[in-house]
Amino acid sequence: MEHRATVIDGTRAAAAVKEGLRGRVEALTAAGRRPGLGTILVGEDAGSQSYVAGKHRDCAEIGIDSLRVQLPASASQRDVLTAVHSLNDNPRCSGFIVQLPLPPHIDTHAVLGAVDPDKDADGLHPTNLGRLVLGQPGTLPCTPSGILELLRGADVAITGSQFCVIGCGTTVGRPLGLMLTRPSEHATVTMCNEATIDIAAHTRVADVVIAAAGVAHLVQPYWVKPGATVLSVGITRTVEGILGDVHPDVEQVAGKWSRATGGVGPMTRAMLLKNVVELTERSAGQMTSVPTAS
Ligand SMILES: Nc1nc2c(c(=O)[nH]1)N[C@@H](CN(C=O)c1ccc(C(=O)N[C@@H](CCC(=O)O)C(=O)O)cc1)CN2
Repeated sequence: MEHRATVIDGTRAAAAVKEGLRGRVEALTAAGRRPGLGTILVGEDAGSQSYVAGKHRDCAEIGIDSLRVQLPASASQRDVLTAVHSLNDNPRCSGFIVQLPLPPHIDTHAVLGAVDPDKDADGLHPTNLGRLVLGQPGTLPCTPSGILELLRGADVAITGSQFCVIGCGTTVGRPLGLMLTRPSEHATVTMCNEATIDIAAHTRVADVVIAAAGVAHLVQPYWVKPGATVLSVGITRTVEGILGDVHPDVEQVAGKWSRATGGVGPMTRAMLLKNVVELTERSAGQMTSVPTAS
């Protein structure tokens, strides 16, 4: 009989995360500290519009307030920075994200660096990435957090396992490598990039393969050790639909896998909500710990 890997269901895992956050949102709201997510979207990219819409739908589902800033693709650097400063200063906004990618004429580093690190719901501010490098508490990037939650929920061993991460981008691969090698995870990680001579030589010995390169069907069945776990993260939009970085036939070799849709994507969104709730709880804690004047 044909082997089929167990599917790691991100939609179901995300629903459980959201359900777990509902009570925390209610408690914060009852205390007059309703969490609020802000988003800044620049331009009309269909994918980005749909991701941002999904983020606000998720917020409505569990009672988080929404603040949406939409700017045209022609917006200047100054326009985008003004939007960032307005959310930094808005008390209704507990945390916000700048949807990526930004148009090429915008300096992404300058924009992300202008976000108040205490409102950085994406964990992409240099202070939060620096905290991750140093092992200090801070907000973590959503997709790597979602990947770790998915693996834990699917009982995939992390400590001591050999990981192969393909792609070293700022939102997924690079922070994921840092998170997997923290003392709390202690995984062994090989990071592959477009200059890696023979990526398959690295994936074939990995217990867990995470494909986040944005190259359609890059990971072929013969690249995978039988029984390994494979997560398809990167996507390519084509006229035929969405293609993941992992070829669907990998299902016949892997032990567990997550598909291009319904896997890591929904968990990315769930982790964003978790970050917003945590930022709100942190700022509420700071408010109650401020000494009162006597
Ligand atoms: N500021 C950020 N920008 C981007 C991030 C990010 O984490 N922060 N990651 C990606 C896009 N992304 C979140 O913004 C994201 C991608 C995919 C999904 C998702 O739920 N996908 C669905 C499929 C829907 C589709 O693609 O049509 C799924 O996997 O089932 C959510 C969020 C880049 N930008």
